[in-house]
Amino acid sequence: MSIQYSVEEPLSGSYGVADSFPKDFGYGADESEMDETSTASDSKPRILLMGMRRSGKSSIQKVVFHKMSPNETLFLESTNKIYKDDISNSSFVNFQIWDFPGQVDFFDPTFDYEMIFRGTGALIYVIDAQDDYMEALARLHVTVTKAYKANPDMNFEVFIHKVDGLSDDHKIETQRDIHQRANDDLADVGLEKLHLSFYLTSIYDHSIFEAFSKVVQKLIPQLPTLENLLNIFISNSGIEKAFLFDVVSKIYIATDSSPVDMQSYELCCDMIDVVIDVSCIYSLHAECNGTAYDKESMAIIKLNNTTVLYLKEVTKFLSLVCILREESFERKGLIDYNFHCFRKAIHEVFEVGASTHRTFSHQASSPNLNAVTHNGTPANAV
Ligand SMILES: Nc1nc2c(ncn2[C@@H]2O[C@H](COP(=O)(O)OP(=O)(O)OP(=O)(O)O)[C@@H](O)[C@H]2O)c(=O)[nH]1
Repeated sequence: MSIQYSVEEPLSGSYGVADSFPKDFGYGADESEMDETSTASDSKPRILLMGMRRSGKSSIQKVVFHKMSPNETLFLESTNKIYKDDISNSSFVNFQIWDFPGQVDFFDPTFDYEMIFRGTGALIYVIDAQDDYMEALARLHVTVTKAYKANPDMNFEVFIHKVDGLSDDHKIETQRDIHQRANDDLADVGLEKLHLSFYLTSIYDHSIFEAFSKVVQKLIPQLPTLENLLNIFISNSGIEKAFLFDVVSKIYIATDSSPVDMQSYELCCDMIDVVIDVSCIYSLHAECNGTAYDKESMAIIKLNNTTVLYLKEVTKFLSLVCILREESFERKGLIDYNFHCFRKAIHEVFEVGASTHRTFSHQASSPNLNAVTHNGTPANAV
């Protein structure tokens, strides 16, 4: 089968990751602005998915952004030209995801890789951990060295994928081996500065969502501000952990600074699924297109181990999911008041972002978060 490297639409301009925050963080009024011309959508920063044939690139994209069930990916056809997926109309993640067909031939004259790499925020290289990965490593080396020359600012992410088939020991050993070989190859050509990040991933569990979350977080200029706001919110509300989720993809775009444990993340992901599914079933609209999540979306789930999960809408695409103890939930009024301040602050963050994004300003904004502390006194925030 022939591989075609030309993309369907013309590309223009050069880009910075500051473009990555969403223009539309609210409802209604900005709706029309979102449907920009295709040229404008091309100017969105890109995340590239590259790797050998059958390594799992299309499956990752379909599972994370299109809610395909992992088993259905068994029937995916091989990609034979670059597939550009603009997910920004349904998601906070205002990027284009480009899925490449198998390994890229850098000598193909129809493939203008320099131009493609120049507008890229992150390159994800997928390695099939269940297969012999020597050739994949050689291709990884060629790909990242070419990409680094064209755009040294991009992030290089390596997904050691399909690890569901490996034992825990084997996973660690594979990661160590791939890490060592890839970095040795770079050191041999004097590219020690090129930093590769490694993730163990599988579409059969939440690891792929976690890894994608980290990739996306690195591209959000407002991340430190969001983390700061979350820290203030949870410490003043008696909450143990809070995630700011992109609802459609279940990527968390920020969390407070306490360590993330996989189980908590999975619980919160499951909660989003439950909320969307139940909303779809009981939605007043016949079709559930985009109506399952709105300003009214809110859910409380009490687990039988005195833990409470609390979900609330923040923006059109984002929701806050908190984990807290039942005792803390008794002060729901306080939590709700603090949430109100938090939500307002988040809107301010993105309003500032939207008004400055043309100037590529990376400075974190300082919104007011007049949260109330646990005992009811106002806390000076940020
Ligand atoms: N066990 C396992 N299989 C996976 C995983 N991800 C993808 N696969 C399988 O890998 C096969 C290839 O997946 P694709 O997504 O088509 O691979 P691709 O890299 O897009 O392939 P090309 O389009 O040919 O470049 C499919 O049968 C998937 O079901 C995973 O995490 N674990």
